[in-house]
Amino acid sequence: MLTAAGLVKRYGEVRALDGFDLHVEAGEITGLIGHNGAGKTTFVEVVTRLVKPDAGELTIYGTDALRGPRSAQKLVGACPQEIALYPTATVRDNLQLFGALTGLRRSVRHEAIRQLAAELMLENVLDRPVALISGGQQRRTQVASAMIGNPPLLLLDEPTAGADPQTRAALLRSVRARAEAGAAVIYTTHYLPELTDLVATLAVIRRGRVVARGEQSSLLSGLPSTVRLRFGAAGPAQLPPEMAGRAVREQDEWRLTSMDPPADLAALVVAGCSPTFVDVDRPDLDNLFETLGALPAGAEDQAEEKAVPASTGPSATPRKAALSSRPDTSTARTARAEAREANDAG
Ligand SMILES: Nc1ncnc2c1ncn2[C@@H]1O[C@H](COP(=O)(O)OP(=O)(O)OP(=O)(O)O)[C@@H](O)[C@H]1O
Repeated sequence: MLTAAGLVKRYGEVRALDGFDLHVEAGEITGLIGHNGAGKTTFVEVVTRLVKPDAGELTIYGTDALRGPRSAQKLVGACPQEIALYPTATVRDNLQLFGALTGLRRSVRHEAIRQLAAELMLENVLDRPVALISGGQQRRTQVASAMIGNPPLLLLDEPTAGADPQTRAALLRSVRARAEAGAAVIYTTHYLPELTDLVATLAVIRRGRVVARGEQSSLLSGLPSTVRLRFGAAGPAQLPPEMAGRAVREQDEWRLTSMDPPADLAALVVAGCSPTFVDVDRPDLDNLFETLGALPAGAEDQAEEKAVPASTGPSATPRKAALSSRPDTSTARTARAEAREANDAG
């Protein structure tokens, strides 16, 4: 179980986190969604203690995760956006190491690796060096390194990026199984149908803060449907006045924005405008993202040119990161890790 309250992280004028609040229960999968640069990875980095926030509180299963003992990190299994494994060591040796770091005894590790390899389709590559397996296999190894030891909090930052459908299905099955076993899961993705498959609750992030939170059905119920209507040859020149501001005519079809399609259809019939064709497009997660999470077109370009405070403008686009729930164990180093160190030093 995780509770973040009022987290703030500034990089110069950019507020990567700007009053970030989130509560995730044990057994819950929460999908973090938001535009590039919204602050998702920064939040994951704060939880894994790779980044120190400027303000705010974070508790993980009741432990102060910002100021408490580093051993609290054993509660967290994290899969970074970029591969952070020992490239010359085998898949098995990497998993042995991550297992040991979580405190798993040697005898238990062997069985845990066997199970994870079967679950994540890694059996055939267990004894190959990470550098010599495919990108998809590396990503599954990274996910396995987060899951080994069954940590009660899993942070998965775009774990299915670049995965083929079979790999994606295996990863999602594994994530669901961890949540069913009681883990709290925080899952970031830009591929929204995954969150439907996972029956995840959603946290929509915009400019460093959570702007919408809840079950998919309740968030979607706040969005309108689009009703496509066609009428016979003698169709109406206008729809009834109460729909005028919500309807657009496109050739022989009307598109009506509606919070209550049955009520609008009934009103049309009462007004003597019976449609000959009706099709209702219900809102989906893409619509939710466009409505709540996305920045206006062009905003990201502006952000790259000039970072402005989050309250008045967009944040800059991100650099991708290497991060790990177990700092100092990875040989993988990226621009973001170096930038972070430079920042800390400065
Ligand atoms: N080390 C850093 N130094 C300076 N700015 C940073 C650093 N890390 C992140 N930022 C900035 O903080 C903001 C949030 O970035 P973050 O990577 O958390 O976004 P994100 O939501 O994970 O994006 P994406 O979906 O592209 O992965 C961005 O404006 C980014 O440029």
